[in-house]
Amino acid sequence: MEKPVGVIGAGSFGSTIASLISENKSVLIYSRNQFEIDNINQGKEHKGITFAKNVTATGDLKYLAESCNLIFPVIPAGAFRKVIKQIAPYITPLHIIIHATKGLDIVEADIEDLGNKTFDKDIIRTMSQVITEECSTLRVGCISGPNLSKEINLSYPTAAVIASEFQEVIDQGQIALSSSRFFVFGSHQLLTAELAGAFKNIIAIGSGIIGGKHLGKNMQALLITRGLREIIHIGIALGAEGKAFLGTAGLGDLIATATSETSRNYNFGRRLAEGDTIEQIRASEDEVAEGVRTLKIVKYILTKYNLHAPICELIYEIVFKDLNIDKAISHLMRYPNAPDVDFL
Ligand SMILES: NC(=O)C1=CN([C@@H]2O[C@H](COP(=O)(O)OP(=O)(O)OC[C@H]3O[C@@H](n4cnc5c(N)ncnc54)[C@H](O)[C@@H]3O)[C@@H](O)[C@H]2O)C=CC1
Ligand SMILES: O=C(CO)COP(=O)(O)O
Repeated sequence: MEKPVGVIGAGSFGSTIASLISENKSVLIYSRNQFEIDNINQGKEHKGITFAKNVTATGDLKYLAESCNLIFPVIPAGAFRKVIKQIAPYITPLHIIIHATKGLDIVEADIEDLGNKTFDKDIIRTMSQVITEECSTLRVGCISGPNLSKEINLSYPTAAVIASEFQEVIDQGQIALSSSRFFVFGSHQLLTAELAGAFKNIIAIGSGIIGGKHLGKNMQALLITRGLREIIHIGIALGAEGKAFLGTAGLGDLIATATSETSRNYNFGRRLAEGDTIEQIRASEDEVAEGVRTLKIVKYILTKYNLHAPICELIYEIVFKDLNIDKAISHLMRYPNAPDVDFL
């Protein structure tokens, strides 16, 4: 009998991915929450989705690794390495792992230390690097693109990119996920896809700030365009390929997230602009806005690599240092020496 496809994480996007795959293959989804497992196995609605009968849930990562060859981890970046370490003893070179996480990992450091110290070694990792560091498989990839889960759950059509150095990873991902409502492109630019997916959340926070301040579409377009320029600039410094940021997993995802009122990152920025504090927002949201954590990591990268990215820097100051939003915008509007797109 054909093995099911594994999904680790039954949050918003893990559930969406499981439901997409269930159109093609049976799915075994992992949750750490017994209530969620029971709900899914009893056919009850979970995260706005009523799963098909070929979706079952488990709380046992060993069982998932032994049952599935193709596994999609969909866990927030802050918990990603911990969860991968738990499943790592059961992963063999035969496994293919395609993650959907849009964030970054840091090694040998606490996220809170990033603002205070500089570390000698390179401490930033993408999720595919975490997987290959912790597990014995090399066949890794990521899925990224304009994939707001709430839209996919309403069966609105969209597309994503499976990026991997290995064609067989792309092929397996496409077979599992492709449908008439979900087109899957392939790409060999894994690093770019991962960095683009993580960085665009910062610009989505900025776009939410513009939205919350009612500064109009001109300003939002400007923020997205100039933000993309900064994303590419930082990505190239980290070894990514600049032009690939203009694809579905780059520009496509940036537009979707930075213009969507269903985006957690956009809403985080909107609420900040409307006067809520970071603590108030966090206390009232049970889903993760990855861009807040990524912002700290990007601020560290800017310092470490001596890069200038004024939009990211000002969003950092607004979020973590209470910089007045009007002052930040006024500063940006007077920023000296600003070429347009002649850097690509
Ligand atoms: N929701 C969306 O529209 C999309 C989300 N993503 C990315 O997918 C990742 C996950 O996002 P969501 O599913 O939306 O987040 P979520 O907050 O809805 O769910 C996260 C899930 O991870 C689980 N989890 C967290 N820490 C864990 C741990 N230590 N052990 C076991 N399970 C743990 C939680 O129980 C929860 O089920 C993020 O990186 C996000 O950027 C990517 C594309 C679209
Ligand atoms: O990555 C996403 C859409 O592609 C989801 O964005 P949010 O995490 O901001 O909701």
